[in-house]
Amino acid sequence: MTRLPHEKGFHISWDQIHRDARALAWRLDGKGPIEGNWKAVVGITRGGLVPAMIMARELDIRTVDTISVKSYNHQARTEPHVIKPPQADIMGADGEGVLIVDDLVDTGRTLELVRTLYPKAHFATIYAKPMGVPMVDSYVTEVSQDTWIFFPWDMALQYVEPYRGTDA
Ligand SMILES: O=P(O)(O)OC[C@H]1O[C@H](OP(=O)(O)OP(=O)(O)O)[C@H](O)[C@@H]1O
Ligand code: HPA
Ligand SMILES: [Mg+2]
Repeated sequence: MTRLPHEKGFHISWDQIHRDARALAWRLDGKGPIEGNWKAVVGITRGGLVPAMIMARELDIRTVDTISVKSYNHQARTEPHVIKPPQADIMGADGEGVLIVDDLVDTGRTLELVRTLYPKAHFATIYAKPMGVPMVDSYVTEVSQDTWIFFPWDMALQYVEPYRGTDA
């Protein structure tokens, strides 16, 4: 599957993703299936690791694991497959009580695969595009499908020309 052309850019600062991940954690506090508690946070590598860490810190969850999903072969999107599963005893039979976190859901293909493995886990992302919304249980901000989200780890501070230019 190829990506749709992206007309808009949505640039996220470190401060913004920190605030959004905190907001998501606070919303999920006390909502776990075991007396309101969550038993573990699992981040989907690599983008899910930043929000997973922030949410685990806010919710005081020390059991943190990762799942690695490969969706691309160089530039081409291929059938996603798991290249590193989380620890089996953390996930149990169906993921119940586990918060699985990613930075965003776009087409939903990544979460679709992880959901088939852990159908009772709670799936949370910071950002969501419309195609992926059916795959996610909780998210903070929806952006349109033709928007590309730029995360702070993919950007750098850079000089920009003044609005009126400098060569007048
Ligand atoms: O809903 P989808 O269309 O499956 O896309 C969403 C996934 O794509 C991005 O990860 P990517 O595969 O680019 O890898 P990365 O997290 O290692 O950067 C993003 O972090 C999600 O995991
Ligand atoms: O909008 C996006 N931004 C960054 N990575 C992504 N991976 C899928 N969609 C996106
Ligand atoms: Mg990712």
